[in-house]
Amino acid sequence: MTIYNIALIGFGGVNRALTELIAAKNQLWERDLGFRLNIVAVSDLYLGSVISPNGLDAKTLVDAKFEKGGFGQLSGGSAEADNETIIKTAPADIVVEATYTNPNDGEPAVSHCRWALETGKHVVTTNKGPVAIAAPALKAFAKTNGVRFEYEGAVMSGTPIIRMAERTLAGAELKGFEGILNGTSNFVLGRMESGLDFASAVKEAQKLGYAEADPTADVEGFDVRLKVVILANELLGANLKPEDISCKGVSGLSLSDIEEAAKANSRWKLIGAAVRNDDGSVTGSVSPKRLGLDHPLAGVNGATNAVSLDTELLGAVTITGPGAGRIETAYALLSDIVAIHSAGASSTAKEAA
Ligand SMILES: NC(=O)c1ccc[n+]([C@@H]2O[C@H](COP(=O)([O-])OP(=O)(O)OC[C@H]3O[C@@H](n4cnc5c(N)ncnc54)[C@H](O)[C@@H]3O)[C@@H](O)[C@H]2O)c1
Ligand SMILES: N[C@@H](CCO)C(=O)O
Repeated sequence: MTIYNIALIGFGGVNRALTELIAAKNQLWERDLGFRLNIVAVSDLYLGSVISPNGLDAKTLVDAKFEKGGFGQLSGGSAEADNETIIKTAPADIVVEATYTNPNDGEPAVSHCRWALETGKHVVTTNKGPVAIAAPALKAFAKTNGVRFEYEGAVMSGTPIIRMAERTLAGAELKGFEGILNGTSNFVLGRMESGLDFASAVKEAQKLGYAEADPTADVEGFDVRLKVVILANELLGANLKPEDISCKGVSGLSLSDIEEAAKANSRWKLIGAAVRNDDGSVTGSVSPKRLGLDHPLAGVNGATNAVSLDTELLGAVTITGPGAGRIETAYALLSDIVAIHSAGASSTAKEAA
């Protein structure tokens, strides 16, 4: 049995949910997956940072109601979030990056990932910024240092779109994809169909943990744009940057637009898509589309996401599942760690007797 020491960077909804899962399921994972997780460090901009080489008790971390700078009260703790020291010096095998997504330059998360990889630690992240903006460089750092950079949760939270498309559909020849890639905007459109106004629907999505810290990225399409970049670059071999993708969100849709669509047996959905052109180039787009009720994506409701992959050998293959949510996204981190474990990384971790 293997123990992976992990350092959590960011202790908001997702990493807190991972900590809850560790508290509840470490024994089950030990039995079924062959490893358990031991939290040796946490750093959060609001709470501060703490290193504990022997491990922090996951249940205590979740149950304690820490205030601002609260990690300073813990042994080995500080009221400041010293991410660089934590990432570089904590005795961690894996750094779990779940700070906020910066859609512009991906920082500071790009640096967090780089510091970890450069010091020989695997990185698992749900943060779209570093993946959309710096994946090639970060993958190169990972390769040079003999570690892995994994990011299944960056698109569709725990629903395994990236591994499914890359591994299970290998050889099916992907030509393009279209999908609903933002849980918040899909949830908001659904609530507006029930008559709720836009601002109240966004507030509900924030309460449910779907929305970004600043929901502008959700409702203006920037979040989907990052996801289209990630999928197009990863699955279609493109080299797109966010600014290469035309982008329009749902904030311009009014209750009367929604009602009008319903009267015409259709619904508005925010669609992210990319297609490989005849000359081999790839074009991506993000925009609201009015879909007839018979369209396969029209029935995808709430924070659920769906992506229809257009393949040469199978035609359309559609994957549907949660696209947001704390536990759902924490599961993506677990799936990344399973991938690291399966790849034989256990040699870098402590082998328990
Ligand atoms: N919640 C979801 O459904 C979901 C789904 C997929 C991906 N994601 C992504 O996962 C990441 C985490 O999401 P979340 O819902 O936990 O967000 P959150 O806002 O609940 O938590 C983010 C945490 O990071 C901390 N933080 C911000 N900047 C920091 C910094 N520089 N150093 C240390 N800590 C910092 C904040 O204090 C906060 O506690 C985001 O990038 C988000 O886009 C979230
Ligand atoms: N805010 C994002 C989280 C998942 O990336 C959404 O609503 O889809």
